[in-house]
Amino acid sequence: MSVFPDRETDHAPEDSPPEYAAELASEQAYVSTLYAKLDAERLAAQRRLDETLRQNGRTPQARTERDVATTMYTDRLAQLGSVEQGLCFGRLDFRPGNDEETTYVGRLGLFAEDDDYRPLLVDWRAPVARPFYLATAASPEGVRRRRHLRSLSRRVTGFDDEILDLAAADQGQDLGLAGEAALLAALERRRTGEMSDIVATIQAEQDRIIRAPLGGVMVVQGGPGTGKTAVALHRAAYLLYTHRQQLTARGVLVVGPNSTFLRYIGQVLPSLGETGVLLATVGQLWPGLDADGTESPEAAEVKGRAVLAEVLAAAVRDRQRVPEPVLEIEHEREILKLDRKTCTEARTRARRSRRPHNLARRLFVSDVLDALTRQAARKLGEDLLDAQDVQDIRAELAASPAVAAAIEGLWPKLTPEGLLDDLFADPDCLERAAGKLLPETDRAHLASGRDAKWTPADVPLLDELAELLGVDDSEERADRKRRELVERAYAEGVLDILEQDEEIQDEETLQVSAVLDAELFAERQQARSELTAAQRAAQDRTWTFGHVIVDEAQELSAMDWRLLMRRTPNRSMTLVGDVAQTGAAGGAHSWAEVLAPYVADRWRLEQLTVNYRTPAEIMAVAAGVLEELDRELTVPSSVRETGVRPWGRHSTDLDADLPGLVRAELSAVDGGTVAVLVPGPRHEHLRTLLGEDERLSVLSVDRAKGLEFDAVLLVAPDEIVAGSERGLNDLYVALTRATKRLGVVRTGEPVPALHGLG
Ligand SMILES: Nc1ncnc2c1ncn2[C@@H]1O[C@H](COP(=O)(O)OP(=O)(O)OP(=O)(O)O)[C@@H](O)[C@H]1O
Repeated sequence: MSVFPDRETDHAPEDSPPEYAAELASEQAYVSTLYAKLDAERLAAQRRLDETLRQNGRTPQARTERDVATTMYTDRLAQLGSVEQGLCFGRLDFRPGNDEETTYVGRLGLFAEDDDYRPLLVDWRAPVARPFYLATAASPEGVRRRRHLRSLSRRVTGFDDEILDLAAADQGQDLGLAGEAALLAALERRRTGEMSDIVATIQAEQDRIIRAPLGGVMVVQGGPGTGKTAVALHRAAYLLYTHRQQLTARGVLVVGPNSTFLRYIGQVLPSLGETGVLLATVGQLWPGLDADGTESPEAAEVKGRAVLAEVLAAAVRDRQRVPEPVLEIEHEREILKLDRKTCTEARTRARRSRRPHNLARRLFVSDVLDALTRQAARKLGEDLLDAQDVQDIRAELAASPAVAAAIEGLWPKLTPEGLLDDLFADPDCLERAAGKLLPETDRAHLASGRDAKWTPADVPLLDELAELLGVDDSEERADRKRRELVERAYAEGVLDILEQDEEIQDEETLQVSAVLDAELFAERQQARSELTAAQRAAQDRTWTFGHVIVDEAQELSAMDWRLLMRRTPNRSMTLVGDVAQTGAAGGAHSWAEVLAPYVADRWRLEQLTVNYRTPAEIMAVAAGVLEELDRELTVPSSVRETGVRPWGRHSTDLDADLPGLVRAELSAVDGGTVAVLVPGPRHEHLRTLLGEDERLSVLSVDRAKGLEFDAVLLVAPDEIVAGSERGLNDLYVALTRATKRLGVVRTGEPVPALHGLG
């Protein structure tokens, strides 16, 4: 409810009540002091940064301190820079008798240091800002008036008030919106192709999710346009603010469905002053790889099945072999024999260790060498040899290329990439691993149509194999320790201790490190401390995050979930999605099904019910499709009506008609964005026909997931429906991408669910 007329002008118009102009001037004066304070903070941070950079850091410890301070001040400057637009967007006036009086809410906290740190501006994430989002006339939380400030650069251009009293509560609002005028103004804005933050107009149902406790698994189910992505990103910012220490160390991971989507949401967190979050697709979670190869949906679906974990385990076991029946090895002009029984025993012992393949290998190798040593000793005459002789023989055998080759044939060192390549490229290998687990047609999908690049569906398989194989880095670690020890000992002037013993054992390393000079240690840590947790996480496959947020979570396959759960052993997760929009053949039908293997029923469900994107006229069309999909599901209620009816037409010559239709839509949205959403097989051709620029995108539906445009032109809906098992879901997604206008261009048979539109 607005007590003053809505104003978009820079100055209070002539006919505005004089008290409005006076209030506006008073708000401007206050906001100007906030900007002055912001400028002062920036100057101070810049000065501190300059000073820090001037220090030359004579000792390693001083250098480390300098680098930490540099990072801190650089981050602070970035944060202060990011809040320039819309620094202060709200004001709360409390009823008499409340502890709080007037509170200004904005993008970060500012305090008057010389006045006992009195808050001048409260960060939107602070508990005291909560009533700004939650208070309603029926439940005012002590708030008398909520004011939304509108601004352009540093100028306050207008404001809207809500008086939270019972008279207003009686009027009631169906959707329970807070700050309706500000919200509608935000929603009417033209889309730019990049998502913006919603910090000034977060709604109560969204706020409850954003501020939910950190621990446990929370699923946020909501229809299209209900703000799931916005909520997920604001939650990341809120959690980092509230649990800064805990989360800065482990980092927060935000997973999105594809790189187009990540580009679309990429600016939201920096605009909230947060840069320490890793945004990635599942395909980017294998360090050093951006798996963007393509493959058939059938192949991707088979790769995503949970049974693939068993196939991969079988593929690893298949490489742990025994001779049939005997393997002969020539050593020093003697023939040594490895028989099936010896090797089977060695293999059983190694497998029973339950270590990953490359680590269990050491046990296998050791047993085989023991057996060969016994044989060689027998041939030389056991009675003539002492313990040292036997040890020498074992060392010779261990160094023999023929023995190494024999062992490599029985229990090879394996890499995830090598093994997965073999599995897909060699039908026999695949048959041995998957013969009992996958029917032949599915095996054929795995083996077929793969270009040279890894695909997103390969990454969870590589990750699974990395777990099964492990990395035997014992030699590297021993080497590293040896180097460290030499360095440390040198620094301590105790090099002579080491010269007595070439075989440096772990225990000794520890003893020497106990007397280690802290500075030397700090120097070693220096390279690591300069990276944020997110940057370190991106380079480390085994990194575990403090919190993981998954957007469009309904698209993930069972194998994707296995990977993500390994990255979140504490199960602190926010999963947002909509099972009605699932397009991937291996995606989710129900959240319970997805989560049961990991947390049983220990997860909580939150729902979002209001659609902020798509106007009611377009949602009425989408509702027809949803009804056909699942009668139990209901479309979220739209916040807006536009008065613009969606249109449909039949084209018999698409190439001739489409460019004109696109031009008309571009001009109708007057500087806004238009998407032409097309069936996958037509994408290449239509993209070339229409061209693309900042305002026009030509996309298949899977690439449009999560995005929005002012106008959407949907081409050949019948082909989209027929295109996959989840074709109706794809149609539902396509229809709900528009913020203003929808047109449907039919080329074939009408789709009944569109009720005459296409
Ligand atoms: N409280 C809000 N204030 C202003 N804009 C909002 C608010 N909530 C959502 N929006 C806007 O509504 C649009 C849809 O939001 P978002 O993309 O997060 O929805 P979604 O639920 O993820 O949709 P989908 O499932 O279709 O991908 C965005 O433009 C977002 O900025």
